[in-house]
Amino acid sequence: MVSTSSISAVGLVNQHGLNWKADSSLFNLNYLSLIISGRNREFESRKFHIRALMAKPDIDFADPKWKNKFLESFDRRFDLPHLRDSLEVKPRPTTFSLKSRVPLVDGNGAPEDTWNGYVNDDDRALLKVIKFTSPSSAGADCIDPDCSWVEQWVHRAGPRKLIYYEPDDVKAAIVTCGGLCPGLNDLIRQIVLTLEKYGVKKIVGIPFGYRGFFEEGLSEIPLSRRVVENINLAGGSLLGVSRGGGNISENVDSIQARGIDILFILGGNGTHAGANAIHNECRKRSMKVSVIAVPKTIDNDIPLMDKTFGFDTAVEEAQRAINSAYIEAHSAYHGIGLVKLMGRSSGFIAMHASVSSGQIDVCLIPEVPFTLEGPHGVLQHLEHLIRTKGSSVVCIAEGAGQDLLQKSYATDASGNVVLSDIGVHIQQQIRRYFKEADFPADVKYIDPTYMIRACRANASDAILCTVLGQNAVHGAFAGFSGITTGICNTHNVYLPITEVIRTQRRVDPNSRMWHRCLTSTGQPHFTTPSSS
Ligand SMILES: Nc1ncnc2c1ncn2[C@@H]1O[C@H](COP(=O)(O)OP(=O)(O)O)[C@@H](O)[C@H]1O
Ligand SMILES: O=P(O)(O)OC[C@H]1O[C@](O)(COP(=O)(O)O)[C@@H](O)[C@@H]1O
Ligand SMILES: [Mg+2]
Repeated sequence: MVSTSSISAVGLVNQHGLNWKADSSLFNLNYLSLIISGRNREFESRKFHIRALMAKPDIDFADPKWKNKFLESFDRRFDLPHLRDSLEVKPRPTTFSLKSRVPLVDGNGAPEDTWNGYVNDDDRALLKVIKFTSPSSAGADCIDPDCSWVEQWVHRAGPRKLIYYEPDDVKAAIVTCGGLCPGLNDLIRQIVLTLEKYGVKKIVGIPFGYRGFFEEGLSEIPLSRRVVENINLAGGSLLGVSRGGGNISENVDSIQARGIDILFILGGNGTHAGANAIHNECRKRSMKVSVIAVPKTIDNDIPLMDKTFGFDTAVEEAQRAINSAYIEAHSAYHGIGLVKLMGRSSGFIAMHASVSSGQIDVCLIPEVPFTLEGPHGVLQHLEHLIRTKGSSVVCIAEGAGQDLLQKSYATDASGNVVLSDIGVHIQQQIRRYFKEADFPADVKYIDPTYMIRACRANASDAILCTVLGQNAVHGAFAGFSGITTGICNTHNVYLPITEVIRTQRRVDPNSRMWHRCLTSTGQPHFTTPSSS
């Protein structure tokens, strides 16, 4: 049990022939990640133990004070960067009150002193709430090999009594980056409404992501309650989105030239890396600018958070595709339905959509390797399903089974790897397999990905966007910068951006949810016995 985490992890990795490599491709961060090959699935539970230890490097568990030291370092890591860290800034009483008596049209009047609707800077929420007994418990996320209980507190989100901007003087801007995601318009709307509640009058949208900061001919979009009133009724982003264009210095020049005081950046992991770099550059230039990010990713791949907005809608919308695939498969003679869902490297949409539909026989995700051929492969299982129940439905995440395809090596404008189409490949392989077996099968392939992403948010995501949008504005007025906001264990919190770009959230094959998915589909392990 006595170990320095990184050393023990490397030892285990080598002992079992796992591939240990420095991966700097994700988010351009030079963090270490374990890449587990399909041959080593017997070490899955150890892998997650290793991963847990790896996230907390340099702890000497032999030191009786290791827990205190860990907590000190945790508090430092999760401390929220603030304007006052590097600038002489003075707070003033907030202009945000839900008890003010002045009508909304002209901003706010003085709040009543007695109102208790504010969050104290020392309020905290617990990041982890399960006490695991052993690293082998399903989904265990332990710090030390004994899985000691360590309370990890993060900062509560919400309006503060003191604010660091004069709302009358503030120019606030919103930018939406990366791919689309249901809820972007709800979020833009909520940010604008909340800014106006503080009394901000200059609010603009930057068009087409970071590109809007430098591309000639793209002008700011003036925003107000009137402009955003109904935008939540449609999907997409009122401001437009784009990939690429992340020259930090140019972007900050543009922020400076435009006189932006508060910048809301909505996007995924790449966008967050950019937002953090912009925040750092603003500090370097001693600019009084608050950079507040809000996680936007349909893939749900941002760590530490219960879920990101748009994910729920995606799962719900995927039901329509799955149901169509089921009907087609069920109505055909030896029908096989195949649905591909988004998820570049995380299979959350595919897993949740499969569980929720109850119509999926095989769910394939990037985190769980599988073989197509052989007695334990997917194809033979499909034949078994056709023979026993007449039809079958497969749900596959876009990032699954990439090892079965030729690598394209192409990247998009943001540097993300362009994936080869696993859906088309599997469809071809199913056709080939059944033809060779001289066994009739009718395959119908549905790829609803962009139809899902362009949807408007469902009710649950609309609520989440409302909370996130309001908290983003409260965070800015509270003087924070370089933070993001999300929901942890049902509580709304602020996190330093640095902590959410450290790694990527992926489905844990040892988690209860994946086990529930397997129980529900009834699928076997699609690997040969030597590798499973
Ligand atoms: N490491 C990075 N540093 C700075 N900007 C980045 C970084 N990665 C991506 N970006 C920028 O963030 C924006 C969105 O990134 P992208 O990966 O396309 O989407 P997402 O934010 O959803 O992951 C793009 O404009 C891209 O240029
Ligand atoms: O075709 P595009 O716009 O590049 O987007 C495809 C990608 O968008 C995603 O939804 C993720 O988008 P983000 O990077 O914006 O989070 C992936 O699931 C998918 O691979
Ligand atoms: Mg991304």
